[in-house]
Amino acid sequence: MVAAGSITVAVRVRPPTSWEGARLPQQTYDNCIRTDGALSTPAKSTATNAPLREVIQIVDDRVLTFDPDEKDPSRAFVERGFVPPGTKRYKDRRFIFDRVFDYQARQQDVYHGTAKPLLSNLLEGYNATIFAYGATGCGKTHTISGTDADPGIIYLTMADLFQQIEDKREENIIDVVVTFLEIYNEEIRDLLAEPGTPTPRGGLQIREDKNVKVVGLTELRPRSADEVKEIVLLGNSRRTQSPTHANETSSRSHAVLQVHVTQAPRTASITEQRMMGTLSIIDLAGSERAAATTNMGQRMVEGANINKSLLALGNCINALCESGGAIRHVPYRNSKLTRLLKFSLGGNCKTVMIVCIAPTSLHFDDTQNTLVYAERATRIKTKVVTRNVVNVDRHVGQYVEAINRLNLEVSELKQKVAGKRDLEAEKDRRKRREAAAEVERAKSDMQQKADQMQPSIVDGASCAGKIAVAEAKLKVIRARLAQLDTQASSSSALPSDLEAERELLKALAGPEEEVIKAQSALNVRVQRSSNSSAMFDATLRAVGERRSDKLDEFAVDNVKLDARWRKAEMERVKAEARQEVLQEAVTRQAEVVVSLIGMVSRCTVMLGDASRILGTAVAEGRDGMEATVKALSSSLKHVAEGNDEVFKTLLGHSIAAYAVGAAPQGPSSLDNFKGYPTTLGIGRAASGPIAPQHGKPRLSRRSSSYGASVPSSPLRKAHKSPRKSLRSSMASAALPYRRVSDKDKGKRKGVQWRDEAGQGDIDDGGVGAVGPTITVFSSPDTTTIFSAGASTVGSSSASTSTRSMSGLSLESEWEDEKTDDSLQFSFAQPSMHDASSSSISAVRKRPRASRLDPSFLKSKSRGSTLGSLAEDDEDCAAAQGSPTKRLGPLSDRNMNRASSPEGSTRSRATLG
Ligand SMILES: Nc1ncnc2c1ncn2[C@@H]1O[C@H](COP(=O)(O)OP(=O)(O)OP(=O)(O)O)[C@@H](O)[C@H]1O
Repeated sequence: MVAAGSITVAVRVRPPTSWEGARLPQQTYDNCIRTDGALSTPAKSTATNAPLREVIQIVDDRVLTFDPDEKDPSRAFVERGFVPPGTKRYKDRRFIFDRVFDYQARQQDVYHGTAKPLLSNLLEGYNATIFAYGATGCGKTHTISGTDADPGIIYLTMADLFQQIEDKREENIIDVVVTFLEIYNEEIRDLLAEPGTPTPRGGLQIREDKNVKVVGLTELRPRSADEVKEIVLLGNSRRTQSPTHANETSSRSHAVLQVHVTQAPRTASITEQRMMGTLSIIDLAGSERAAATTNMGQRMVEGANINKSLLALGNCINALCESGGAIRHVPYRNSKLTRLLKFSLGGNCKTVMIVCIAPTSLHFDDTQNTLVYAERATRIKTKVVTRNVVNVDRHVGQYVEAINRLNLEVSELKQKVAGKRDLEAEKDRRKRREAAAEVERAKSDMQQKADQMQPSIVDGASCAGKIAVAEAKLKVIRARLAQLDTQASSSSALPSDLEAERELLKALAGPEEEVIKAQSALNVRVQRSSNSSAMFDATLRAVGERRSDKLDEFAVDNVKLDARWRKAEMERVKAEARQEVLQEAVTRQAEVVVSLIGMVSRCTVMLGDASRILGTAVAEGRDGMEATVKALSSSLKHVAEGNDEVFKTLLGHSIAAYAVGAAPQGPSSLDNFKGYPTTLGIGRAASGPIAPQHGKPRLSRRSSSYGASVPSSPLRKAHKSPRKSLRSSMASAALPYRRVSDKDKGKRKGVQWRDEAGQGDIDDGGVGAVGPTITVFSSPDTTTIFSAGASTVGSSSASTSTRSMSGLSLESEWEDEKTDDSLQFSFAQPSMHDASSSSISAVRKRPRASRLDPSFLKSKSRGSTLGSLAEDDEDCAAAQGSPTKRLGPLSDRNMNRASSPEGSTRSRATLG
């Protein structure tokens, strides 16, 4: 129940039309000095000859002033001319309404302030009426219907109504019926009747019961606000409109849209309680003063009818106002309009009257009348408004209908429940899909980052590997340099060979030191890589910790696992890159080592041969000596050059560049030769244990003098010993050489030997060495035995293949440093080699073939590795077309042939 009260009256001021706007005074800003001395620029309208002025001044949202007073007398004079004293120049009348909307108010504002509060009443079963009243052209149709782009109260109300109906549909069956009619010249016309249908368009009758009803109206059941909008647009297009002087599209009829809302609860009972509410939205035709119009003919008749009905409405309003609660006759029956609005004005209804007015003096009188009319309406006292609730007793037949409806409802609900289940399942599926998509997104983010960062990270790992290699090399080089430095500091100057070695090592250390510098290009790349790595880790962390509504626990674990896998994968790739670099370095180093081993071993053999040739030459006498020495000198020179080239190829540096320090007259490096470094304190170079050789006696540790790591090696002693350097050099350069240590003195000692040609044992027979003894055994058929020092060399345990030194009568002997260094060679063989003929065939007793001798090499070509070299050389010689064009004793020995083709070419120079 809504308490008794009054109808709500709201005033809306339309904006000036463009025509009016052009005739209104423009606002100007006059500068003036205010009394407080400040410069003021108040805005004011200039009282020029503008034909129109604004007659409405909005005070606040409920109050307006009609024809406000002009405070400026000069302007007042200009506007109104002379006014006798005592007369009021301006109406300056203040009106108070329930709401006042200025011309800036939007349709929404008007809707919220007027129609919206009625909606809830309507759905609770109350009647409600909204009607727009005003002079022609003041904005009634605009307010009620609006345009497609800017819909008015009808559309906005319907949109809200259908929304609220939707919310209530679960519990109620709600029926919405719409009718649309016009009252034109006191005739009721159906605006929704389609042409050609039996429904009569005009001449409809009003039936009054508890309610007012127009019989025979087309009833439409829209299901949305848009459908209502279409209905209204359709009806408006059928509404009688004509252009008048005041309005191009002046409505010449009153249009009434009625929305009947009936609600019944879905739960069935013996009596059904129905709620009915009717919302009437009325767009009245504009009032017009006949005197002010130039309308003639039909327009004049229309105008008269409009005015008649509006007058009847006014009279009803007056009667309702004046009654003051007393029962007084209200002349509703004077017009169709008032008959229709009977219950809206004085009955069981909540009513809102929207009064539209124009803002300018052009509609001065109309506006004034309208405002007076509206003000009177505010005084209408309405009755207590009650709900339209009907209790309908059901007939038996209705039960069947109710049962059917309930069955329908049950099946609908079943469907809904099933649908809900489906919905749940679908929801689950959707969630899973979203989670999977989210996981994919996370994975792809990580993949993208991995793709982005991997090249830099891998590059960093490679660089780190290279730096590690450089550090390892440097460690070894520095260790050796430290040894040399210690040696240099203990003696006044290093021998030239060690000096050259030191310089070479320094040169080799240079680039490695550059590499490990903090600012080196490699280190910069390592730094860059570690930044990339950090970024990659951060991305993995961020993605792994990413939280989202879409991610369930399983998905989060999935992402985390993927992140861990990617990290591990990146580590693997990094390790691979590093390993690759290290492997390359090891391979490279192995190549260098192999090349150098080859070179050194062949040089060693070559030195042995050179020594033997020299010995033979000495035995031959002075003539042979000179030629041999010359040839040897030339050969050694070529060999040295070849070696240099190999050095350059392998290490990028030539030893020759650093060996120039030795003065031609100075002590020879041969004399100063201190042996080879055995260990640099960093372990044996070989990466694995030395495998014993099958079928051959295993060399004792002492005899494996090549093993650089054997600390007790006699070779180590050799370069500590002040004994003759040549002996040392021979001992350290040739594998089978063995020095009998002091410990062995007095004992019968068995010495194992091995070289390319064979192996065997030497027994010193327990004679004991007087001095250091170096005994060299070579291949059985070409045995050469050097006995250094006064030693007696016993027969070899493999005596069939070895001969004692005395048996061969080939001996080299020198004193130790306590005596004058002298080199004594006694050669049993009268002639070893003739340098000019390069042949050893002249030897009386078949001598051991020199490894430098092509015939030896040829003879060994099948079984010996060295033979293969000789074969190569021979082939080359043959290729040169002359076997007789044999080179000098060492000239066919290219020590570096395998590694350096250039060196090979160079070494082919002829002797002499
Ligand atoms: N608030 C407003 N904002 C903008 N334009 C408006 C407004 N009110 C009215 N108009 C415009 O003024 C003109 C007249 O309005 P409308 O047709 O609504 O007047 P009316 O009161 O319905 O006239 P009639 O009684 O002759 O049918 C129309 O062009 C309309 O667009």
